[in-house]
Amino acid sequence: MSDMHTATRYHLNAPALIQVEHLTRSVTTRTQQTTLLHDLTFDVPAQSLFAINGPSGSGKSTLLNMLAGIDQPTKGRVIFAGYELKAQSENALARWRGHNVGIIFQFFQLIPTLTAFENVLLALELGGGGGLRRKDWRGRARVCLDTVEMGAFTQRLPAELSGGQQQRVAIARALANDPPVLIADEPTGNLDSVTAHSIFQTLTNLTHQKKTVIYVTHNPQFASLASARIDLLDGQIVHADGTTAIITPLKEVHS
Ligand SMILES: Nc1ncnc2c1ncn2[C@@H]1O[C@H](COP(=O)(O)OP(=O)(O)OP(=O)(O)O)[C@@H](O)[C@H]1O
Repeated sequence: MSDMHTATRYHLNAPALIQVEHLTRSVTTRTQQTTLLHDLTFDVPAQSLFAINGPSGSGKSTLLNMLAGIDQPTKGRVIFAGYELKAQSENALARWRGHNVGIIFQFFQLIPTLTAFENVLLALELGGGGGLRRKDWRGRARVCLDTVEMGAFTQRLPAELSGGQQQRVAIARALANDPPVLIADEPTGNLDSVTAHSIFQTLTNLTHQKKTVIYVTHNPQFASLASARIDLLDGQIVHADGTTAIITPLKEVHS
């Protein structure tokens, strides 16, 4: 569809970790087919702090689910470090996700009856330990909590932590199996602005430790903290910065 648009393509030199090519996502409801994402083409540079920005309903979460292999495009493809996601079975995708993607949620989603340490350890149990032997998992959990400055709170339950501290534990959990990519849907949506900035500082630090962090936000201030970004409107890319993307001019956006 974007071939019909006056498309602009930005070329920058950063290597792409993820390439999204002509991705369209449609859903069929009882009465009609609705297109949620229209022919998106863009790259996520390796080791970027990458924002998917846009107003409510613009398709951010739908896109994030495609990048995580949770949902499949109707057309087009996602190539993740050379691996095409849609060509895989559900089981293969789940295994792939366990090794390649750590997920961070807006409402933290820690297990309330487990300590910070146990929450991270559980991720290692479920994810197979990120290539480590079982005897090394406890050490790994400590390293992850230290990385997010939660080394002093390992024995606290989530209810004994502030929102920002809970999100740090959730980031440590996402790091447990050492995935190259972290994916976060409104990671600071439940936090005050000062705490949110400190969480973004932690996410930025992770990009200096070879992680690529992709996050969704509807907040332009938080989007501006990214090293690369796309802005969505009605399921189309209307702006990009720090990356390669096909842009739909605002006057051509479908609504
Ligand atoms: N399964 C579905 N069936 C029909 N419409 C859907 C479905 N899932 C999402 N949508 C619609 O697709 C659009 C994009 O939804 P999405 O959740 O991706 O937006 P978003 O930008 O993440 O919004 P928010 O910031 O409010 O979370 C919305 O209009 C939503 O109502």
